[in-house]
Amino acid sequence: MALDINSVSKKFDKQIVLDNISLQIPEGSILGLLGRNGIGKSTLINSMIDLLPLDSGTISYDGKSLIEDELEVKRNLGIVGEQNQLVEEFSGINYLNFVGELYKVPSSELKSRIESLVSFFFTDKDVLKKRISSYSTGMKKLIGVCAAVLHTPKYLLMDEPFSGLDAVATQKLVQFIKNYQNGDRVILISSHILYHLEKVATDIAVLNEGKIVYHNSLDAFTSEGKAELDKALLDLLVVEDVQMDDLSWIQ
Ligand SMILES: Nc1ncnc2c1ncn2[C@@H]1O[C@H](COP(=O)(O)OP(=O)(O)OP(=O)(O)O)[C@@H](O)[C@H]1O
Repeated sequence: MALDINSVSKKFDKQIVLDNISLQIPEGSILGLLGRNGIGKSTLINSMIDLLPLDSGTISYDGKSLIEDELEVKRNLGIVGEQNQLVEEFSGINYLNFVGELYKVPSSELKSRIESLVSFFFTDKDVLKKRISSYSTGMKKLIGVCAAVLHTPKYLLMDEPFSGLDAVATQKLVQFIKNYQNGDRVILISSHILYHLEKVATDIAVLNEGKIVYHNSLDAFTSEGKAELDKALLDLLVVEDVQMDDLSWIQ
């Protein structure tokens, strides 16, 4: 299996966040990772990129682990973090060049890749000459997306990629993700914005109380498109009707 998460556990002090989780993701998938706030989606993604050490279990990419075959795996890995980890002192253009050089994208190729990404995602290209620290939240997110794909990684992991994006940028990102998936790649997206996720995901995994409680196709999850993704999720998580009695004071 292309991406193999095998018996992974992680706790913070006594709080068990990932409890012996296994998840196999084949090439061609765009997996939507769902779950309530604070349930462990970012913890799982951060463990997948070795930002957080696991307590037990293994994560492998084409049979290779990020710990034992670091460079080889990193060459095939692109990450859009929930908190953009950008070097904000750089201008957007300089940052993208820096990342591309880090990944050893040939310089002629790098120039045209940056130009085409920037033209696609940004209306005002001149803004890319300014320091990233002056960018809006959405612009930082878009720079993060551009940086993550410059080396055309096989594995693209995106933690809340739609957050902070306006309607136009969101539509572009949806279009971009669909086109990025060429059948040989694995894309994992954690998102609460189900309306957009529904447009790209081929499969859905739901994390709850430390476990993967659902993993199947998007169609199966929404009963072949008969239900909305958020309705299907609420049904699965059995969310009780919210009682507002204690909040009568807000009136
Ligand atoms: N470095 C850390 N130290 C201690 N606890 C942590 C750490 N990182 C995450 N946690 C805890 O682990 C739990 C899962 O957090 P995580 O950020 O993975 O959730 P999430 O599903 O991504 O949430 P959200 O959808 O709100 O972004 C939370 O209770 C959080 O407080």
